[in-house]
Parts: sequence; structure tokens; C-alpha cells
Amino acid sequence: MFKIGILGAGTWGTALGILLSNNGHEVTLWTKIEEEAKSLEASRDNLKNLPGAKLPENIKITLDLKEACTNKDIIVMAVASPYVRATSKEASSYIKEGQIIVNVSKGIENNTLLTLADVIREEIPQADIAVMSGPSHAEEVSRLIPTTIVVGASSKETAHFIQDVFMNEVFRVYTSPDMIGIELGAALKNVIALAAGIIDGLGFGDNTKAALMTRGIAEISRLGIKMGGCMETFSGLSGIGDLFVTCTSRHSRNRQAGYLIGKGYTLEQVHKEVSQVVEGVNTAKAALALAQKYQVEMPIVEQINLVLFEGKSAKDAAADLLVRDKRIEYKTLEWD
Ligand SMILES: NC(=O)C1=CN([C@@H]2O[C@H](COP(=O)(O)OP(=O)(O)OC[C@H]3O[C@@H](n4cnc5c(N)ncnc54)[C@H](O)[C@@H]3O)[C@@H](O)[C@H]2O)C=CC1
Ligand SMILES: O=C(CO)COP(=O)(O)O
Repeated sequence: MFKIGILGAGTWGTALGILLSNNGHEVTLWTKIEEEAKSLEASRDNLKNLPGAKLPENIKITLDLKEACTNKDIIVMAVASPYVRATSKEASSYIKEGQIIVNVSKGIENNTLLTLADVIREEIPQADIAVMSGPSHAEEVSRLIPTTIVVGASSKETAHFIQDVFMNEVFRVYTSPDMIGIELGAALKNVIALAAGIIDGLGFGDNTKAALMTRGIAEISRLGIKMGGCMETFSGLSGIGDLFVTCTSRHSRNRQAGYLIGKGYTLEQVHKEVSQVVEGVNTAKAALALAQKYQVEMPIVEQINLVLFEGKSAKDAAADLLVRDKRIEYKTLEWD
């Protein structure tokens, strides 16, 4: 049995708490938000965002960050991306040399364009940072529905330790050295999933969705490879796998947000309607800035930014994507 501190008692932090507790570990679940702690404590048998799941009695819910970070074998960073830096900064003084921290939050910091692992590393340089991602909706993980995920770490030993702690007969964990690829796949697919929702909201069809997902992974891979990620990762669980689930699942907040945008909702209305975090909206500007910085074409990301932040209609954005200049599918596949 290991001691695990989870920072962030939202949908994902809670589902991972249930998983780790079922695996026999001692879990401390921290939240900064008093209301969140109270509501979790009050509804252990009837979790609002995780229907059908129960929060085991032995999961300790705390508002004390020191308690969640001290004497732990693994700390899991599960707060929404905009709070990763502040949470890391606040936690840093409680964290020992070599502490394993697994980031499961998905995003890119807006002003620095850093991945979240790099943000944590800046604030907690003494820690051993790892990342975990893949097609894994909390609603299904918390109900023990078979799920696969990939953990990326800087050493094989750390990756194998995390794999052993999280893995069980319905939660299969793969390992990988490609941390940057895993993080970029995780963050960028949310922007594409907004577009997938828009397609549904506009009433387009399966052909359109398949086209979006295929061209979406092409954009993600182009940028990801330029930033040091590996092609295999973008074809893997944290690439096409997570893109597929987020673009198609009824559980996806990003897809749902896109659907409402396709139906004509404003961003403000969307945030009222979708109560949990919509990371694609948080990440869209950073994704575009990275595309410009690395001189990579990301037409879907460009159009999503115009729709989210410049008042362009979803319908016009879709039309503009379809009438772009004619081109070859992959520039790497030119005739001799
Ligand atoms: N829900 C899911 O199925 C999955 C979510 N993720 C990722 O996990 C991250 C969290 O997502 P969810 O738990 O689903 O979102 P959520 O909306 O249910 O929870 C938001 C989280 O942010 C924390 N938070 C809010 N304000 C804060 C503040 N000022 N300071 C510190 N923490 C604050 C909350 O305590 C909570 O843990 C996101 O990056 C998401 O993309 C990853 C895989 C699956
Ligand atoms: O990342 C996720 C599943 O792997 C969750 O996606 P949503 O935030 O769109 O629900």
C-alpha cells in the first residue's frame, strides 16, 4: 500500500481517488474550494458528477495542502490547468526532494506557452515530474469501465512505479519516455474536440467528424513533432486515442461546449451551461501561439480561435476550412 495525495477534488481527481483507493492505497484528496469539500463529504454515495460511483470511506478529504503533500509516495496534480502554477507554488515548500508528482491536468499555460509538467517543474524543481493521459473519461473510470492510459516519466523506474500503483484489471497503464508528446496530445485534442462539437451542433455528419479528427491529429502531430514529441505518441493513447474519445463521447465537456457554440451559444452562455472546466477554451490561444512560434499550419486551431474570441460564426469557420487552397494530403508524400 502506498500513500497518495491528490491535488484537485474535481471530477478527475475524485475518479482517480476512487481508483487508487480500490487498488488498496491510502488516498488524501485535497481541494482549495470549501464548497467542493463539503459537497463531496455530504454525497459520498451519490456523487453529482460521477453518477453510479461511490467515494470510499477511507478517502480523506482535506482543505489542508500540507496534509495532502507531506509523507506521500505519489502526488497527483488534478486541478484545472489555469490553477496548476498557483497550486504548485503553494505546495512547493511541503514537497521533499525527489517527490514523484504525476500531472493529469490537460493544458498549456497561456503567457509562457509551457506544458503543465514544465510549469510544475518551474515551481517545484526538487520534484520528479511525470504525466499521465489517454482516453479516460472520469465517469467511466469511476464505474470500473475498462480504460487504458499512458504514463510518461523521465526514468523507466519512475514510470514502472506509477504503472504498478495505478494499474488494475480494468485500468491498463502503458509507459513511455515521451513526456512532451503525451502532454501536447492531451492539451491540443481538447481544441479539436471543440470543433467536433461544433460539427454536431451545426448538424453535419459522420463524414465531417471523421475528416475533422483525421486532419486534427495531422495538426497536433505537426506541432508536436516540431516541439520534440514522437510520431508514435500521436498515433497512440494520448494522441488519436484521446482525440477519438473526446470528439465522440457524450461525457466530453469540450465536445458539449462545441455543440452549444454550433447551436449559437456565446462563450459566456457555454460556461454557464457546462459547469466543469472546458480546457479547449483555456488552451486555444496558446495552441495558436505555438503554431505561430514553430511555424506550423494549424487551420482548425486558427478557425476555433476566430470563433471563440473574434466573433466569427461557426458556420463561416466550417465553410472557410472547406474552401482552403487545394493541397496534397501530406507534404512528406510528394511525387519524386
Ligand atoms: N473529467 C475527466 O474525465 C478528465 C479530466 N482530465 C483533466 O483533469 C483536469 C481537471 O478536470 P476535472 O476534474 O474534470 O474538472 P472539474 O471542473 O470537475 O474540476 C476542476 C478542478 O479544478 C480545481 N480548482 C478550481 N479552482 C481552483 C483554484 N482556484 N485553485 C486550485 N484548484 C482549483 C477544483 O478543485 C477541481 O479539482 C482538467 O485539466 C481535465 O482536462 C483528464 C482526464 C479525464
Ligand atoms: O480528457 C478527457 C478524456 O480523456 C476529458 O475530456 P473533456 O474535458 O472534454 O470531458
